[in-house]
Amino acid sequence: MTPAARVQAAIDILDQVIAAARGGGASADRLAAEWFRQRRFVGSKDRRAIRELAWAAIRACGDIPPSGRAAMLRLAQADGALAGLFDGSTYGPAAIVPGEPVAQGGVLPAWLAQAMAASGLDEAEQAALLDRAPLDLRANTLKIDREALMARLPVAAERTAAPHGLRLPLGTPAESWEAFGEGLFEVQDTGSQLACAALPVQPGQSVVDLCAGAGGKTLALAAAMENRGRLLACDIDRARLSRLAPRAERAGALVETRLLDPGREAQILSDWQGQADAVLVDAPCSGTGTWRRNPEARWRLTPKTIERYAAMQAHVLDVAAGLVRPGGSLLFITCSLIDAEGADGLAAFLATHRGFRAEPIEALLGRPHRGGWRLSPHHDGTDGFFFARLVRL
Ligand SMILES: C[S@@+](CC[C@H](N)C(=O)[O-])C[C@H]1O[C@@H](n2cnc3c(N)ncnc32)[C@H](O)[C@@H]1O
Repeated sequence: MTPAARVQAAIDILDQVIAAARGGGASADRLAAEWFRQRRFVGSKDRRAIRELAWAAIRACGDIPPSGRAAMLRLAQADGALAGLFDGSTYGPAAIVPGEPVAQGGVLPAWLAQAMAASGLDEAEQAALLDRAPLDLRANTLKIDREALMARLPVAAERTAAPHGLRLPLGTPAESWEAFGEGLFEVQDTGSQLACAALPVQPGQSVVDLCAGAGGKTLALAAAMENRGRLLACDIDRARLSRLAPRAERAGALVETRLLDPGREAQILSDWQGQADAVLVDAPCSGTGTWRRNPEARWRLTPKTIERYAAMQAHVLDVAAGLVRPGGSLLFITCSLIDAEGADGLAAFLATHRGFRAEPIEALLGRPHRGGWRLSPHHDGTDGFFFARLVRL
């Protein structure tokens, strides 16, 4: 492909991303994957270049741009070489017309910037939410330790602050390696590893991962429990939960799964009421802490969405509270940095659940935040998380 044709391809993908952001359609990642699937003639170098251009334009526009072309023109304003590719060549973008619409730049929509500032995140923190994320691994200690894993990998990896964590350059095809097929590691952000490690689990205990999804954190719990005891992974989403079993098999992790009905979780978990030594609540949230991976997500959020997630968080925390035995622990995690989806929910929980108290946390990265702990891309180089550990008295 010519460089100009790559620019037009990125504009086409951006148009789809913008339409999906307006209409609640698929994520940018999915749309791009589908776009490439339909054009198998596009080689891997072109794909990488097109994706880079499209994602750079997504990062450059704080609010939803009027069109893909307007978003790309925003980038071109600061990049003469890119502007030069608007040359009207075959498959390339039409020449720039003086006065044509250019998308507004910026980091976040104004209301989100305000919500972030009110949650204690300054401009540098907000900008870093759109950085490019590295690729982090967690050595699967059911099979191998970190040092032995480093020796098995085909490229050099750096140790991270997480006890079993390694970091690789962005774009490393780690999931195509033999060591991945053998279950020697999981791809998992360092922040996610550290948040999960804040739940004190021991081999032999009874542990519930209430919002397990496809089991990213469940597998870390299984490793911490050395596969001894009972580990139950639940979710209301059948498709996500069904992805856990093959992952657990690859990792050699022993996990039971249980599909929940929204609103009937406590009945379906009646045999676990007051029985769990530890419960993990990796609550559904807006994911503001993971924008490094899907920066267009900030165009989709509304204040109503945040309210809806906060209500879901209160609900899952309530369900989780019923499962914890006296003296047992509950870890509340969200991958959002907006207080309405973290610290406020924690305060509301403590006000209505007098039988629980928040315990101090000392993670290897991050800082205390309003009774819990915060990790952020700017401060810690991880995805953004809020987590709090509660103990049932
Ligand atoms: C942040 S995701 C979990 C990610 C997962 N723990 C991981 O590490 O990969 C939140 C999950 O909560 C689930 N969820 C939402 N409402 C729920 C409920 N009432 N009970 C249990 N799970 C729920 C969603 O389906 C979603 O999979």
